[in-house]
Formats: sequence, C-alpha cells, structure tokens
Amino acid sequence: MQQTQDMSQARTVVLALGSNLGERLDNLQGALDGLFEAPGMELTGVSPVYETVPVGGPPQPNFLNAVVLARTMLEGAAVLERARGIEEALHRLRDVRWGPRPIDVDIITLGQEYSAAPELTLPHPRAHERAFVLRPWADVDPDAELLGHGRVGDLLDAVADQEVLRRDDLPLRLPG
Ligand SMILES: Nc1ncnc2c1ncn2[C@@H]1O[C@H](COP(=O)(O)OP(=O)(O)OP(=O)(O)O)[C@@H](O)[C@H]1O
Ligand SMILES: Nc1nc2c(c(=O)[nH]1)N=C(CO)CN2
Repeated sequence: MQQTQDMSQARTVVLALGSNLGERLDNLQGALDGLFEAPGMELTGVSPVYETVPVGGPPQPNFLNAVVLARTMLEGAAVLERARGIEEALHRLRDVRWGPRPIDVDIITLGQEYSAAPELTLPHPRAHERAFVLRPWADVDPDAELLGHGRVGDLLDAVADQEVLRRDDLPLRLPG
C-alpha cells in the first residue's frame, strides 16, 4: 500500500535545468521526468524554455534553460542526490569547469535554508547574477524572492545584458 506523506511542513524547492550538448530539449525533459519519478517531491511549476548565451567557461554552444518549482519534505542532501543521479544517467562528464554538458541540475533555493557547505551551498551562490535562472523563475513565479537578494524581478534588471530568448516552440511536458 502506498503511504501518503504529511506535506504540511513541506518546503518549496527551486531547481534550474540547463543543457547545451546533444538533444537539448530531450535532456531537459529527461531531467524533469527523472526528478519526479520517485515520491518525495510534488511539482508545482515548470517555466518556459529559454535559449541562452553561455555565461562563463570556454566557448561553447548555447544552452536551453528552464526552472522547475516543487514542494518537498526532503532534506537538501536528498534533493542533491536525486539531481546528481539524473546528471549521471544522462552521462554528464565532469571535466571542464563551466564547460558544455548534456544536463546540469542546480538547486537554487530550498525553503528559507542557508548553507555554506561546498557540496550544497544555499541559496545557489551565483543564481542572483544569472539571467538564465532569474528569467524563467520570474515567469513561473512573478513574485519570487531570492533569499538574501530580494525580488527576482528586480535582480533581472541588473542582468539585462545577458542574452536569453524564450523558446515557446520548445515546451516541456508535465511528467507522468
Ligand atoms: N546549490 C547547489 N546546487 C547544485 N550543486 C551544488 C550546489 N551547491 C554546491 N553544489 C556542488 O557543486 C558541485 C559542482 O557542481 P557543478 O559541476 O554542477 O557546477 P557547475 O554547474 O559547473 O557550476 P555552477 O555551480 O556555477 O552552476 C557539485 O558537486 C555540488 O555538490
Ligand atoms: N547560459 C548558460 N550559461 C551557463 C550555464 C547555463 O545553464 N546556461 N551553466 C553554467 C554552470 O552551471 C555556466 N554557464
């Protein structure tokens, strides 16, 4: 018999997906499906997909990026484990820092949690300066606040120089 979990203490988790190698949309879809395959996270929002110019790293192809919102009772370590499992399943090679990858799953925020641990820093230490995170996040939650940095909509003004193009021709399907 399936157990129902008491979700009254659940927290919102904000996840950022990125892909710039292979079948990029399929990779984002695979990550989205994989994140919600096991119990423990309830999907509450999926952003539009954006085509984005790479920020940092060596010259590399454009990314597709999206943001996913969920409610969860899981601890950060468990969410990170799930994210890493998806990256492994999609054969990500960890060689070049900020280099191209079939899939990247970053945890942007988990409730009101702050963490300085290198294996899981919360909020994600570079999220506030990345239009490829902020733009899709503001679409799926226009009133969103990034813990310690203020309104996501306001943060977007400071990164207006970063090129992000909404790709409504490349929608993500809801998992399941
Ligand atoms: N909030 C977080 N979300 C995901 N990984 C994190 C986070 N904080 C720390 N890490 C750690 O960062 C390490 C490197 O992650 P990764 O290779 O995905 O970095 P990156 O995506 O290339 O760069 P960036 O961290 O700038 O997005 C991982 O081993 C992971 O444990
Ligand atoms: N446009 C874009 N640039 C990046 C991205 C990404 O997902 N999109 N991810 C990075 C490391 O996480 C570094 N740079």
